[in-house]
Amino acid sequence: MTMRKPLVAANWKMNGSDALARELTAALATVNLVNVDVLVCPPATLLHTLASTEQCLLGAQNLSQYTSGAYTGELSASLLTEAGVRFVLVGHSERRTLFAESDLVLAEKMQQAIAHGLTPVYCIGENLQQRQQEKTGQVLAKQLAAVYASHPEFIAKSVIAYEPVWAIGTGEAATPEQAQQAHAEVRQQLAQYDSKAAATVRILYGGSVNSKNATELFGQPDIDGGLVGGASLNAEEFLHICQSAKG
Ligand SMILES: O=C[C@H](O)COP(=O)(O)O
Repeated sequence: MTMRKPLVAANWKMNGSDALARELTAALATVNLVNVDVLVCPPATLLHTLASTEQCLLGAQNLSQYTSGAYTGELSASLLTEAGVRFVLVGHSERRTLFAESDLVLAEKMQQAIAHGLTPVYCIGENLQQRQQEKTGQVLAKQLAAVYASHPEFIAKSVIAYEPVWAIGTGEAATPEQAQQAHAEVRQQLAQYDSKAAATVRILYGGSVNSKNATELFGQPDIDGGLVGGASLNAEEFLHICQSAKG
């Protein structure tokens, strides 16, 4: 039996404030979350507010594929590390679609993250059309292969987030059965590259997670926590979701 410590991650996207960062750390300090890792990924300008807190781990929402240099507006892995960041989202569907990040660029970002000791949270997931055409397995396999086929050693250093695009921000989460099926598929795909790492890597579910559906989702055998968007912007709500993952 493989023990995987649950991880609940907040992705604030381009939302939040200094006040929310303070409110959240104060709320987290009121509970004892020893059996769950809590990660907060605020906008880059708020990283410093959360950098010194012991209440949560700190993550960035994006990083550059380049090491350093004339890349106006970009943040490198080493700049993030120096700011206290330990995790970084890579390949969120909003980055893939709205900012045209290709599999190739994402593979470079994964390399940058790992080379600088950041834990990437590699986000994958199918859109509605792909699900309706029963291509979910194929899509996940392709997104995983883009990174792990050439670097199986990255699996043990990653967290994976399965986020069906149709469930993001829609209020319509995947059912626990749908999510479990996809997570099992992801683990099976990863086992092709490294079976030991596939058994221990944490796979988070993301897409309309809230305090009402979290317990059942996180109770599935291959779901090791969540990547929470909208519901993480309310400190109380996010706290409840973290508590749902205590196991
Ligand atoms: O990264 C978080 C996801 O995109 C989920 O967002 P959501 O919880 O608002 O659906």
